[in-house]
Amino acid sequence: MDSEVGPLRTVLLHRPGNELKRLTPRNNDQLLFDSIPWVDRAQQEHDAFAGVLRERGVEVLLLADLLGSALDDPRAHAAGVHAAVDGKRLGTELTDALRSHLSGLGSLALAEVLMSGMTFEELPASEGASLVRKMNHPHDFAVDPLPNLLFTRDSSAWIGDRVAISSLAMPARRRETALLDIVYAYHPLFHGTARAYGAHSAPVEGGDVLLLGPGVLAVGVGERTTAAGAEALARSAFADGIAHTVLAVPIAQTRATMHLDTVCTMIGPDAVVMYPLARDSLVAYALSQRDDGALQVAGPEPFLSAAATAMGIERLNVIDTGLDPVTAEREQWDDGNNTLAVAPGVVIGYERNVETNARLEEAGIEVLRIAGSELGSGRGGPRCMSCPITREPVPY
Ligand SMILES: NC(=[NH2+])NCCC[C@H](N)C(=O)O
Repeated sequence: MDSEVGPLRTVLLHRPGNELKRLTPRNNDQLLFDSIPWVDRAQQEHDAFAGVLRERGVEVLLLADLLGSALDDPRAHAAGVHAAVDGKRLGTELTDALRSHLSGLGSLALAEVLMSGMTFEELPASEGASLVRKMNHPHDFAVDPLPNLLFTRDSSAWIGDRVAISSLAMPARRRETALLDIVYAYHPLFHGTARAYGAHSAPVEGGDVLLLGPGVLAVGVGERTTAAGAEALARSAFADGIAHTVLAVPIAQTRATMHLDTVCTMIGPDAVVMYPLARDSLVAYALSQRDDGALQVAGPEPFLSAAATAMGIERLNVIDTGLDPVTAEREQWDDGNNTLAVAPGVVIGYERNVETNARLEEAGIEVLRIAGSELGSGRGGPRCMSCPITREPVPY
């Protein structure tokens, strides 16, 4: 896969499940949600999202199904138990009890614990005394839930025919890496898939990685992906021959712009939808490899011209989010920029971003609207909620 816009063939989604039921007003900030989603409605909205993709001929894979089947492999099962049990947090007594309980669970039940976590109250009774159990509230988490699994874009990303499993920056999302690692290592569908980048390297999240065109990546550097992460991703992409230029793009370290795809996504082979404030201020450092293998860093220069040069096109066309600055700010916050292309010029967007969608349509883009009142409470749109696995090449 070498673009953001070639006809989409296969995509990985996660239908939000019981992990969302763990969110309360006390923990939602730490778990990276802005409010408490109505879970049934979020599931309906997500089913409709998957429905739009299927109608367009896209094969939709669901993470919970893949994880459940991957865990049938005893090595995966052992890795799953290992990923769930945090000995430092639980102490010896509970660690032993939890480990033997989880080891006895079937694949689907273990998958459920890995995704939605476990409270102290739900832990199996253990023989000996545990200070940890006594001193924690019954509703505290012995295994943390992963409500952000829904944002499959961030936890893994395909570049060419390789998959990069992310090293996620926020503590609330770190354990997602282990789940994706199990799926890609043990699900028969992915046997033989080569990896790009290492899950244990410096932080890189898929929401920061844009495939601008064949051989050209843009990587946002901000709250989530670090400069060291972008550099390491570039080095490994050069070594694997899947990129010739990587543009490292500094983005403001705020919640509204946590990933590059919150301010810019591609809607056609030479066009993006972009937040006007970012349009004029974004810059890029261009990374490439010298003949002797050493890394070369140029810039910074304005992002749009650096992108056009790297892509070998005259210019990258821009459609602005919103209309006036206030509408633009509102629609950027509600993921108006975060479109998912199913083909060149055909994108999925949240229906609520009325002005941005109207602008896209004026420019000849087809917008497939989905509801996101509940899905959006985690601050993520159609691009964040999808991990494309295969796309057909764009006829350039
Ligand atoms: N690619 C994206 N923009 N993802 C959005 C992720 C939102 C999620 N609540 C987080 O904070 O991590």
